[in-house]
Amino acid sequence: MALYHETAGILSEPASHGGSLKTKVFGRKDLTSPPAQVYALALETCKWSPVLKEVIDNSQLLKDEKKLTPVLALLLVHDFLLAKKGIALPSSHGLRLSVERHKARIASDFTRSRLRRKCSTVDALREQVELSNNPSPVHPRWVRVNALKSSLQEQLETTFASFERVATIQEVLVRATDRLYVDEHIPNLVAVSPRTDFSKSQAYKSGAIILQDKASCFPAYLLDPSPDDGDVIDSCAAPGNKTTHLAAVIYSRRADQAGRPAQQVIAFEKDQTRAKTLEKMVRLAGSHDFTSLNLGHDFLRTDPDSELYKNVGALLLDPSCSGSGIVGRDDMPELHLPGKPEAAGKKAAQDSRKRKRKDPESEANVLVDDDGNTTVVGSEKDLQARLKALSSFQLTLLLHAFKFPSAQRITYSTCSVHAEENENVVLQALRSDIAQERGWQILRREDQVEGMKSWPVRGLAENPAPGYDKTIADACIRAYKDDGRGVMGFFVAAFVRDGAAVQSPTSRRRRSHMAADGTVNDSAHPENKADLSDKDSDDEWSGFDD
Ligand SMILES: C[S@@+](CC[C@H](N)C(=O)[O-])C[C@H]1O[C@@H](n2cnc3c(N)ncnc32)[C@H](O)[C@@H]1O
Repeated sequence: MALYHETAGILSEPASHGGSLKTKVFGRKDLTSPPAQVYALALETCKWSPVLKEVIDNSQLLKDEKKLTPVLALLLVHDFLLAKKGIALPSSHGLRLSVERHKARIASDFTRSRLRRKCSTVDALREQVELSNNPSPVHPRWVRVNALKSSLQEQLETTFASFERVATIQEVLVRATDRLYVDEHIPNLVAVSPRTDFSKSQAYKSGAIILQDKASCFPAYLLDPSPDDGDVIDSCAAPGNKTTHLAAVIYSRRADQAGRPAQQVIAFEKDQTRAKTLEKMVRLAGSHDFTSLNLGHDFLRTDPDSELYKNVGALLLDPSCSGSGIVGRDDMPELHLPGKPEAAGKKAAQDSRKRKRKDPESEANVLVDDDGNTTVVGSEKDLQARLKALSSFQLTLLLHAFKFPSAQRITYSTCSVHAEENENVVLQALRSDIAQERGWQILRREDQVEGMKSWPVRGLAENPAPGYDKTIADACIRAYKDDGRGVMGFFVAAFVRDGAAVQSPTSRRRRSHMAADGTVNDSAHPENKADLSDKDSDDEWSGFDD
């Protein structure tokens, strides 16, 4: 019932407050309507608002219905004209009647608006509205070909058979569909137009392709686990993009190309709900028979010296962070308001002022981290406090990883742009007692896997913290969301022990063998709480996008 009033409240807030629409909706603690429904209604209404404004103005709805505010009118007319089930209110509800009383006029003005835009059908108009809301996208849709189920060549010949191959990301972005760029840094990765819809694609539904931002592919690729590196831990795994990427890398490099890999991926996910998504994703990606899932398990509670982890040679750490690099966080779509007769306009302004007085949180910025948790950040001080708490957790996680006795390689990544969560965590980790004791060092740029070595965007050039130098800055890898490279904001660095990375792959393998007691345990992980082989394989796949 409150859906329309609550959505109108959010859309009436000043654009400068509370960040993106997503932040505004999901950051509210006082919504009685499902936030996802509020978000969808608000977003769609914004997109359609140039058309709806015209319809409302031409039909003179606001003149006849004095109780309607311009925003409420947009929301109601949106649902009346475009929602499958119409206005989500009982047929006798006053708000619904205020629109439906004028249905003939509204419908004919909608037809006129459509024809004025030269669209013969509502679907054609829908397409035009989508296009006009995203006139020049800067982020392509990145598609990782899942080596467990397919190959780049196979996908080029099937899913992308009709796509024209182009040499730059920009060429992908200028046309609506059917252009494809094969990435130069990450193997098995392609970029297509963000408007490409894969929801009906067989390759997507079967897990042969996975939608994953390029930068999100950096950690598994940089970790570069070889067949003899032993088991690999993913400490913070859900929804599973990096877990399944790790599995694909391991699978492609397995010693016995006829069988499954001898090494395991051991994944931890603390959050029970997110763990279910991880489980689905691992199954769909086809890596369940060599991925041990510790669903609902806190990685920090593992005992690194346990027998269970004696073969762990590499760890991927992708902990919760502020999510400040995530694409789309800043976006607040434009709302075109219909004209309002003078008196009612004053009332709407008064209503809006009342709402704000009642809700002090609407004056603050809301930070939504990459797990979807929200924190009200009213000032720079609040932000610093949040970053301090996050970075303290991130450092704890990294130091815990340093303790695994056979570990030789670790990657640490965030989708944050803040140095506090990135270079500063790396520096503190390098200076820690455990790093000195166990010989952990940064993996220098020159020792990184080819595509990461050649990636041009590196750590911050300057950092006031003592010990930060050019080698460390160059070893750190960054990505920015608006620099034309078409990626999200991201950070990753890798650690190695005792110069392991500067040795040849063969000697690296020998070291790992020694560290892992010369054995590779390929049996099911004893801590595995999910017997995946017994699960129904027909789980519905809803897809994951970074
Ligand atoms: C940034 S997300 C991971 C994204 C994931 N690596 C991917 O690429 O799909 C961080 C995840 O770590 C989980 N997490 C946070 N602390 C954890 C801990 N101590 N142990 C295990 N999981 C943890 C969170 O619940 C969240 O799902």
